[in-house]
Amino acid sequence: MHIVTSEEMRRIDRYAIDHIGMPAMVLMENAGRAVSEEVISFLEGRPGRIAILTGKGNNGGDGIVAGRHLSEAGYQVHLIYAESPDRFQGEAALQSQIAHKWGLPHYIYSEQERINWELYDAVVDALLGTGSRGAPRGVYAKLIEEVNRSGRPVISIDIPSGLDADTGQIHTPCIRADRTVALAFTKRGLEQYPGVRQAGTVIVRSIGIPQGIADRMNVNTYLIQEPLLSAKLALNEYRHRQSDTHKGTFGHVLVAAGSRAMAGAGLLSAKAALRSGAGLVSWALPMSMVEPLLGHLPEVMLQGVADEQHGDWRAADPKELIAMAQKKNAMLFGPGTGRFAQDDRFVRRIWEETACPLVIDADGLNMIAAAADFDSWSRRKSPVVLTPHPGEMARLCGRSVPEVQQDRISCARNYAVQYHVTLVLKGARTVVATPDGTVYVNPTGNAGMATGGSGDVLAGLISGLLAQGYTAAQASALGVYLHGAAGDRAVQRRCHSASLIAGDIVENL
Ligand SMILES: NC(=O)C1=CN([C@@H]2O[C@H](COP(=O)(O)OP(=O)(O)OC[C@H]3O[C@@H](n4cnc5c(N)ncnc54)[C@H](O)[C@@H]3O)[C@@H](O)[C@H]2O)[C@H](O)CC1
Ligand SMILES: [K+]
Repeated sequence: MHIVTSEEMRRIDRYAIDHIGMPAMVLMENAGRAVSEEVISFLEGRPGRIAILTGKGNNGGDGIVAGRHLSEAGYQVHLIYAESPDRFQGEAALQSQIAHKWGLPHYIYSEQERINWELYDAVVDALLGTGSRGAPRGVYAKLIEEVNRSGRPVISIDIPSGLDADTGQIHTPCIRADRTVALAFTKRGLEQYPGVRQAGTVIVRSIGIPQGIADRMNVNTYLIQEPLLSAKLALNEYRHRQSDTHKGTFGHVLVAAGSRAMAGAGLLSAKAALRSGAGLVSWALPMSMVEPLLGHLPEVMLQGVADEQHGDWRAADPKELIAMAQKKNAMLFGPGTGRFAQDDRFVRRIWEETACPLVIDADGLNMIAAAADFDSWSRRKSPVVLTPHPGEMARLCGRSVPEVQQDRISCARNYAVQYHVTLVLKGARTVVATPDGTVYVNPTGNAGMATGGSGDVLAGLISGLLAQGYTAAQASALGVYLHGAAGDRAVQRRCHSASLIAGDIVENL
């Protein structure tokens, strides 16, 4: 499913009206009717009284139409205008005239007369939609504050009023909705935090605009869902293995990870690589660690690198890893390796002198961030996947964590395009950005996954998928989706997200 910005939605809307010939009033009628159906389903068919908070733009127009349909369905509806309908624009003005002749009760909000919110079983937020700019002003702000204090259930039309539709940042004030009915397409702001929380359950309803227009308008941001994985990412084949196969068919992964202080990072990523379906996994780690780890993960092959008995990577020669990477189908570098002197040169040699697809995570990312000459590293022929959390991303792009989080989609996309990598920006609603600027947002996963080792599992999983021949985009999008789904399944089994540990994610892959 496509995810749009307000500007993309405006262009799609214009195209539907000007080129396809869908009258704007028809789109608004469809929108309002869809909203009324969602309100009825929210109230589970119980009769009730409904306040529709109506702004002067098209979002308000949608609200008026919803009010008409709800009234027709037997609900008691009050239109509460944020400002006089004389000031309403375009279709919203027409809708208010129709509603008045139709006999829909309405009044204009005034700060002097307090609304008795107790009267209402639900409130429809039709104040501001994708045409909203900046923080809600004047009466709009007052109404939003009042509704949020009222404790009444709220259904927002298109976006919660006060939400930045493009980034998911929230202005003060911003409606806290129980449900949001997104029209035609979901919006970026509904799919990124804190907007996700503010929107409640998001339901996307068609309003008669063909989905294909989004491609025509070059919308290249998607929500990862099963149909997208099978169609757009062509992963139909994933679940089918021919019966006459052998382990050589599914690739050989080299996991370079772990050290004395962080052996678990290597264990988790190697195990996840195995669980991804890769045929063979070799795990490179400091030589003195090999002996104690023998038997801990019998399915992987252990390969020691020089460590002068330190149990870390400072004495390792990149040549050792480069030799091991030959004939491998993918390589993961970084989880639990720690940092060491001149490690930026170490990772540069891995980057430039290995031929297989490469995943870099954790310490490996900090090594890149520390490399003053990163811009001059030669471009790899096979793909690179970087898997930073927001802190690592901030170091990679030389910004602060709040700056990264402010607009995660743009941040990930810009970096992926500039450095020609596939970038997986982790955190709730992980963002996958590819070198051509396509972005995939992942809806699976839960707060329990904010636990040590969770990222090591993801990195191992993506490297294992790459080894099986998936492209970087496929492996990353499928990897984050499965990782989150495994975490969700683990929480169901454990009954509470707080108890989730990274090992549970691997076990549920
Ligand atoms: N998806 C579609 O194809 C359709 C969507 N519809 C709905 O239309 C809105 C967008 O409508 P638009 O008229 O462009 O903007 P708004 O309704 O969001 O209102 C903007 C209105 O409010 C004023 N304003 C802007 N910012 C602020 C602010 N911060 N505080 C106070 N007032 C503000 C501004 O002057 C504008 O006049 C979309 O979300 C859908 O709900 C169509 O109905 C059907 C087709
Ligand atoms: K709204």
